[in-house]
Amino acid sequence: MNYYVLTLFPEMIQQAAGASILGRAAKNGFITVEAVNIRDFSANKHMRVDDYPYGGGAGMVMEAEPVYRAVRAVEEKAGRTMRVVYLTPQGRVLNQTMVEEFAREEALVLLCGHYEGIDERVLEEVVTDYVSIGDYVLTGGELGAMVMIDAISRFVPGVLSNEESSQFESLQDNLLEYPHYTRPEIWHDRQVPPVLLSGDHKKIEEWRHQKSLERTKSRRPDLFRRSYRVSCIWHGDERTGGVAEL
Ligand SMILES: Nc1nonc1C(=O)NC1CCNCC1
Repeated sequence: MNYYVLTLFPEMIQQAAGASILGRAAKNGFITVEAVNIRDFSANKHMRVDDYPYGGGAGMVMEAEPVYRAVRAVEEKAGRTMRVVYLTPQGRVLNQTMVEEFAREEALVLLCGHYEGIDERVLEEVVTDYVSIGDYVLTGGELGAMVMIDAISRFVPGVLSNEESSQFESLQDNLLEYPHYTRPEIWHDRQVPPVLLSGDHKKIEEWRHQKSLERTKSRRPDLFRRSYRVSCIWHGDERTGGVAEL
């Protein structure tokens, strides 16, 4: 998977993408992350890429031309057009289903805005997907881009080790992950649940599934209802819903 991140702060992307699992994946060639500085495509000698908004109001707006030139330059370098994802609160809120869909692409352009936003006219011309990482306002789209790169890269073969990829896929079947424990058996007078010490893998699996259900119902009732609804629809009968009654 090749990522082209259009940003005013390439160092943010380079540092985050060069560390930890993503850094290892890039070093091993499983992913590439190229931070492209939109300022390099500025149309003026002062390298300015923003201007005052028509209609007045606070803040500045990123100009259309530098963004347009940056997208076209990336497409020319890649030798192909790609989906262009604009990170913005006005986008669809990212979820695991969307992550898995994006993971099927070979390459993605991630456009990071700053200030009040980007001139609408270039968005209309180049953006294919509007994505938000949550209903809050950030100072820039870079962290959104890194969230996408991180979540998508988990699906790229070779990025996760066997241990890492064997992780319970949180949000699998719309359920949250079960609680985890490791040594010591007793910590602050808190005992590891005995079933986990039993060696009975069937009971351990049942206990973990039940904990996932309980945790989802208490912490994310919205997901729980979705999971229950899907199960009922699948069974076609409210009484035989596939999710255990708690
Ligand atoms: N939430 C968000 N998900 O993706 N991007 C988000 C965001 O808040 N972007 C900022 C919006 C204000 N201008 C600077 C960028």
